Amino acid sequence: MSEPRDWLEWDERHARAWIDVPQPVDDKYSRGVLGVRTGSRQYPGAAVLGVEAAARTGVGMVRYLGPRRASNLVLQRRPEVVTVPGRVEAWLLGSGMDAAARDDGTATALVEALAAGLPTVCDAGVLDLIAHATGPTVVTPHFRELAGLLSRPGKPVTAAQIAVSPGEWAGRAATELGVTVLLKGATTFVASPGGVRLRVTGAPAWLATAGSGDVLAGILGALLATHSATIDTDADALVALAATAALVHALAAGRASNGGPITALDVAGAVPATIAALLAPAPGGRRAATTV
Ligand SMILES: NC(=O)C1=CN([C@@H]2O[C@H](COP(=O)(O)OP(=O)(O)OC[C@H]3O[C@@H](n4cnc5c(N)ncnc54)[C@H](O)[C@@H]3O)[C@@H](O)[C@H]2O)[C@@H](O)CC1
Ligand SMILES: Nc1ncnc2c1ncn2[C@@H]1O[C@H](COP(=O)(O)OP(=O)(O)O)[C@@H](O)[C@H]1O
Repeated sequence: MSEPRDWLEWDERHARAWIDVPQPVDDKYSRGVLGVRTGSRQYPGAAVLGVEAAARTGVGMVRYLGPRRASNLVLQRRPEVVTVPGRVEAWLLGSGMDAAARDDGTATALVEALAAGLPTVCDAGVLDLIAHATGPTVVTPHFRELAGLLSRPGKPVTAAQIAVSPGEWAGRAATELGVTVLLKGATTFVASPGGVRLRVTGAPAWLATAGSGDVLAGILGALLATHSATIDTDADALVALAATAALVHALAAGRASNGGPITALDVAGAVPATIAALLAPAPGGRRAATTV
């Protein structure tokens, strides 16, 4: 795999500025509401994982709108979650959905969310609909999904090609698709259409386990919901938040693993302590550094 040299390594010093710390004047609505349309009959667990990760990342409210079984499982795990429609500041869409198995009602609801003009995370089963997105959008494909996104009739792109130079392909995708691209892998590459190039390394390979991408999407959703006003005014906020989500995910995986195997839910569970460590002032007034 070729490693581009012009990618900025995103670390704790960069990321800590992108965690919103609640203030005494805040209430749940001022902190931000994340709307979530994820999960399906086939993959209800992905809804639980994304919601759990968003809640653990810190957000005013999670509003989950999905199929009944997934909704019941989400509520069983997180009774804090609201399952009625209403105002949201950002959307998390697509984890645990299969575009080929999507019903018309779900497709309509996804397109409506994409067209709302809000900061949006597009994962897995909504990637085929990103042409409908009107707000600041981050797509979170792995290699096979990016290959699908970039393939055109007569011009296929393969995951094997992307694996050779993932950074280059992430950058190309951001330019071609006009959205911020977070390309998952052992190194995560984050590229904006404006040319910002960030990468996150150091995640333990134990993170290669089912559902860990759903957790990443939840972390990112919470960061977008708590920064919707900043995203409106700062053109580079979206790419910085995406890299921050990848770093929090990698650090939480390292913390949960401590050298051993992890489950996706373990990673979500380690997020609060990871964020606390990111924010903690070190003796002498400097912030403590955390390591993966
Ligand atoms: N607990 C859950 O509900 C989980 C749901 N997930 C969801 O599952 C959906 C599909 O995600 P994927 O990342 O698997 O999609 P991929 O596009 O990588 O794979 C699609 C399908 O191709 C097959 N496949 C691909 N590579 C394979 C390999 N090397 N060996 C064997 N079979 C292979 C599998 O049948 C898979 O279901 C997404 O919506 C995702 O969010 C996953 O995140 C896993 C956990
Ligand atoms: N070898 C690896 N080392 C470190 N992290 C990895 C490795 N392989 C995958 N990951 C990370 O694990 C996550 C997997 O996400 P994804 O492929 O969407 O899985 P899922 O669909 O099962 O949730 C991504 O965040 C990716 O960056």
